[in-house]
Amino acid sequence: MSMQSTLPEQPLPPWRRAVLKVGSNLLAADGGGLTPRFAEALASFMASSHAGGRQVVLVSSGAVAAGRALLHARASAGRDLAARQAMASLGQAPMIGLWQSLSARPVAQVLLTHDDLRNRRRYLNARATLLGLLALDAVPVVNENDTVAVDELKLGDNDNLAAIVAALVDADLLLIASDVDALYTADPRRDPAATPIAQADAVTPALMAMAGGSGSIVGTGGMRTKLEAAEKAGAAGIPTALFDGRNTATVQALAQGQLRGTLIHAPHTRMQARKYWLLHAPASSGRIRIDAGAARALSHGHASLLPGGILAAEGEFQRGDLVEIIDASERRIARGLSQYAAVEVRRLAGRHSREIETLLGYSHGTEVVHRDDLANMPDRLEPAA
Ligand SMILES: Nc1ncnc2c1ncn2[C@@H]1O[C@H](COP(=O)(O)OP(=O)(O)O)[C@@H](O)[C@H]1O
Ligand SMILES: N[C@@H](CCC(=O)OP(=O)(O)O)C(=O)O
Repeated sequence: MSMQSTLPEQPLPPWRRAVLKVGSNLLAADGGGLTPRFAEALASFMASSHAGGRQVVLVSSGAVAAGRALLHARASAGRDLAARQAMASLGQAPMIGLWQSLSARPVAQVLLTHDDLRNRRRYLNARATLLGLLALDAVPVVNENDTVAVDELKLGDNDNLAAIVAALVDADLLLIASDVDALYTADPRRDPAATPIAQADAVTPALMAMAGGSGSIVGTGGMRTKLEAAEKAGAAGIPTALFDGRNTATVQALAQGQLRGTLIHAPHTRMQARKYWLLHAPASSGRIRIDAGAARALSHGHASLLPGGILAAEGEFQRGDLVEIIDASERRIARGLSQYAAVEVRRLAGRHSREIETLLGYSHGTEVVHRDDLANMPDRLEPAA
């Protein structure tokens, strides 16, 4: 769709790591199989971002569209789940192939389901893999693992998946490229009087009411899922930018830090959102008891919890679980995500970080709870000395 709107250019929020979501409509833009037509400018944007020291995780749709084209299936065929899964399976490799053909750096396929991301251990492993790929200068390309997703486990669409991935990799921006240049006051395909919205402070019910579904056979959620994604990203402190990935000038402007599209601000900072989550999310039944020195270090707000300050691990918890951190007199000091399971913490208690590998035979890092994964109980926070 080519809309002529009167959107002003506005500065993108500063970012170092972004998730870029590219919808089926851009990759299967000619109504059939995949085409590089619009992917080229987006791949150039990723390359120039990388050259400028920034990292981009790509969340790409297009597998179903590619699979459908391979089967020469009619546009209306394969609406049911099993057929969609088969088409996605056929189309994953061509979709990855398209991105590889446009990228000088190696492209890595990452298929994820909702179930993977609900499970803390798999969530952490997915995070470690994605961050590892970025550190290797590879281009991670995430898509939903349609083959194993079943209705109740499905994220349902890659817009929501992109928001979850943005939180997973601690991105500071979610970029959604679609075939429409902004969020409009109504679906512009249906309502010619609809006008574009340049900015929103948050995703409100009024905003949600403006969003319609997808206008195409290959797209999934339309604007509704894009706003759901913006809401999820916002709750994690990440702003969302929606723009027209078909417009080369718009994509080139992004590389200059300028957005022609809709910017949806995040109502909290990234750190506020993270600390809030750590303080309020349901914790496991596990507790880590620490000595007075560690309690003092944590209360200053900048320290990680190292094995040396640990007295004991109580209850059972797994690597990645949220645990309570208490002192010798049962005072709740903090909450955090443990990098080690309770059985491992018991073996590490009181020992030096450099002994981890010898004691366990492997290491998940020198911290039992990293400071970014730790939130002090509000009444325990003391100003730094
Ligand atoms: N309020 C709205 N503003 C803009 N687009 C809307 C709105 N409501 C529905 N849409 C539709 O959402 C479509 C984009 O979503 P979708 O088809 O799922 O694309 P993608 O494949 O990029 O995810 C647009 O082409 C448009 O028809
Ligand atoms: N996993 C599917 C993605 C479905 C989807 O979310 O599509 P879209 O709304 O175009 O982003 C595929 O690769 O075709």
